[in-house]
Amino acid sequence: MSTLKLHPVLDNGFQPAAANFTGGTLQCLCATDKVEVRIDAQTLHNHACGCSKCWKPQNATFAVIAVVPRDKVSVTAHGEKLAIVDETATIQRHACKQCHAHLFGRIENKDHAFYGLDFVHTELSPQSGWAAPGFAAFVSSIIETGTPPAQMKAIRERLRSIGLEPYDCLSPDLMDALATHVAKQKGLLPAA
Ligand SMILES: N[C@@H](CCC(=O)N[C@@H](CS)C(=O)NCC(=O)O)C(=O)O
Ligand SMILES: [Zn+2]
Ligand SMILES: [Zn+2]
Repeated sequence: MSTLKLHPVLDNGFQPAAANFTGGTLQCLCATDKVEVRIDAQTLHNHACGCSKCWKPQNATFAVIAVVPRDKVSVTAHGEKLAIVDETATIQRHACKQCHAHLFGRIENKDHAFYGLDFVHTELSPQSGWAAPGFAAFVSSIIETGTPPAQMKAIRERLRSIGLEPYDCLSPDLMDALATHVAKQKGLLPAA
């Protein structure tokens, strides 16, 4: 068994998505008065993220995060405990002020390629059946939060061994989507 702690979902094994899964709830980590968010859809693009801004459970090196249309996300309990972590960030992460878990991240810039999608951590859900992680993003960024560079080779190998290709930004599909959006904004590609 590896001694590297990536994230509980990655270290303990994960199941493929349940067929016809249509969503569930997310709950913060507070013992009482939990913030609850309902998601009325299966998630897309679930992945590990090594960046310093995405929420991670204690002792985890990576976050595990997916997207879902923002109109499928609603706060159903204790929304008064939510606050935006960094108002200036592209992704406005709405976190519980008490336990610090991030319930959803939202892009408010209508010109952004991913406008309309919210970022969510389905490990905060009591339901099973959510989409499994499919790749690892911002892997080199884990150095910024203290991972020794000498461990990077082993970490990338471990990610590959559990089926997650490591990338140092987003996956090629998502990077292409971002660049396509920019080319359309510049009029270099047809808008439709
Ligand atoms: N190396 C930086 C990367 C941060 C970064 O660019 N994160 C990506 C992946 S979540 C992003 O899209 N950030 C936008 C944001 O945080 O608003 C870090 O670790 O802080
Ligand atoms: Zn909480
Ligand atoms: Zn991130």
